[in-house]
Amino acid sequence: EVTPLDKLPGPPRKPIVGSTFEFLNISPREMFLKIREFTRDYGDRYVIKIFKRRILHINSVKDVEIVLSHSRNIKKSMPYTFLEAWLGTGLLLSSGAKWHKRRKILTPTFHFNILKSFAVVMEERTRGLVERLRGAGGAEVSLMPVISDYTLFTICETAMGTQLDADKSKSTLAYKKAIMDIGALLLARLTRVWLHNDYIFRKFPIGKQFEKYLHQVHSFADNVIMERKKTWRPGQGDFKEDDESIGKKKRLAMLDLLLEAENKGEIDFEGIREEVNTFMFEGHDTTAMAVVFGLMLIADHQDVQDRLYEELQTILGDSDKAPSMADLNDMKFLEAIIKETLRLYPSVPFIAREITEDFMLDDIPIKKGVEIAVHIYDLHRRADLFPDPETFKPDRFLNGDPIHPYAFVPFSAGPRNCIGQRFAMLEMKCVLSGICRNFKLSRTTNARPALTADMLIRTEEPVLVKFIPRKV
Ligand code: HEM
Repeated sequence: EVTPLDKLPGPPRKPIVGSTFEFLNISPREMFLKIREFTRDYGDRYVIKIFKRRILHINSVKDVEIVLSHSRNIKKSMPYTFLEAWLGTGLLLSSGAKWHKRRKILTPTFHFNILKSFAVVMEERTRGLVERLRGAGGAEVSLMPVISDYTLFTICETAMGTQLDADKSKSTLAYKKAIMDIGALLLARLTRVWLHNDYIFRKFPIGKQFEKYLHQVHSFADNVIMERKKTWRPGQGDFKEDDESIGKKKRLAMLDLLLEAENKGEIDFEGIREEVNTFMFEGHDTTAMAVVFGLMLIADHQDVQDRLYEELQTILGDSDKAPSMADLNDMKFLEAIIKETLRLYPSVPFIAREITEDFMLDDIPIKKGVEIAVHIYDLHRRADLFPDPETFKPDRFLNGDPIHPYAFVPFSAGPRNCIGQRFAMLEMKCVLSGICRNFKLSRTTNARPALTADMLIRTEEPVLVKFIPRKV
């Protein structure tokens, strides 16, 4: 049966196999480039058929709004299921009633006062990072390993109350390594169609390796949860607006709030474990990529760097004081830099849904079972939304909002938007302000790096930046 979707353009579709062979054995970089070509050649909507799967790809603001704002089509599509062995059906992967319930329990975790206590952790870690960069003595630093340490330590301390960097025990180091390696294995699997089947995957060495890392990650998280539970007392995860001790004497972790929810019968141990693992995953790599691209762009644009330094001087002076929440809120130019970074390099370049309820995409009926890929990367680089789209211009975000509420969606939008976006903005502001008030950044090459993507956007080559201390 020919459906309206079959009339849409797309790479040649053969009987039965569809376009499957276009994608066999191609590298992630080739895949990334192919999608950009398709967008250029086929426009706002195109369909890729992989055997029976019909995947509609969209990048126009009108379509993106309809899909992301739909209140019931919130199910994630096939590639996400590879994450399930690690994350369970925590907030990122769940759907239906379970998702609604969890979202309700977890939303208060990002209340202003809780973020305030997390900011203390972020500030402390930023100081450590600044010292580490100072240690490089002005030589080039490869950003990703250093920055992902920072974001991993921060999420570990805020989500679980555990200090990864202070603790050099074997299990801690193994945990850090396992988290990093799982990401690489997931990508390897995503690009090898024959490993998509769970049974086959487990038979291959890569599958066995994956199991081993999973075991390490899960048992580490389980231990932390058990330990915290031993000393936990009811009320520990309660919050009061005027509690001055928060963040000082009282170190709060997301885990305390989850244990509070368990005490009220809202979530069980398995649920806590799913959410801890989900936040460890979603909460570090995404932010690390954004900080890496942010530092790269700041180093490449001297004029922007000068204006940022001036803003930081105006707000913080020559002092060494930690910025308050109000100070961070005043950093409007830094905020514009971060947004413009996320426009050009959205950490999550695309998201995908499986349609569970028929709906109209404007003029086209979309049936249950169709998958839709929303290309945030291509949306953000449309000239009709962002004139001169390839150019880094933070000023776009200083003069009011983008022309359409769905034109800029690095954190997605609608019911399944990023629950951690305020956490992420806070962390990015802490770390970028901390670095830029202490160092002058420069690069030897200012070419834009070749991009690629797994679940997140990446660079082919390491991003190298020099950090010259502003004062000794
Ligand atoms: C720059 C940093 C970040 C970016 C660009 C980002 C982006 C996104 C996007 C695009 C989604 C939607 C995914 C989808 O529909 O499949 C999402 C969901 C999510 N994010 Fe983030 N994120 C960031 C940081 C964080 C942080 C720091 C946390 C946790 C502390 C976090 C936790 C989550 C969770 C739990 C979800 C699933 C929410 C739900 O489905 O209800 N993210 N994020």
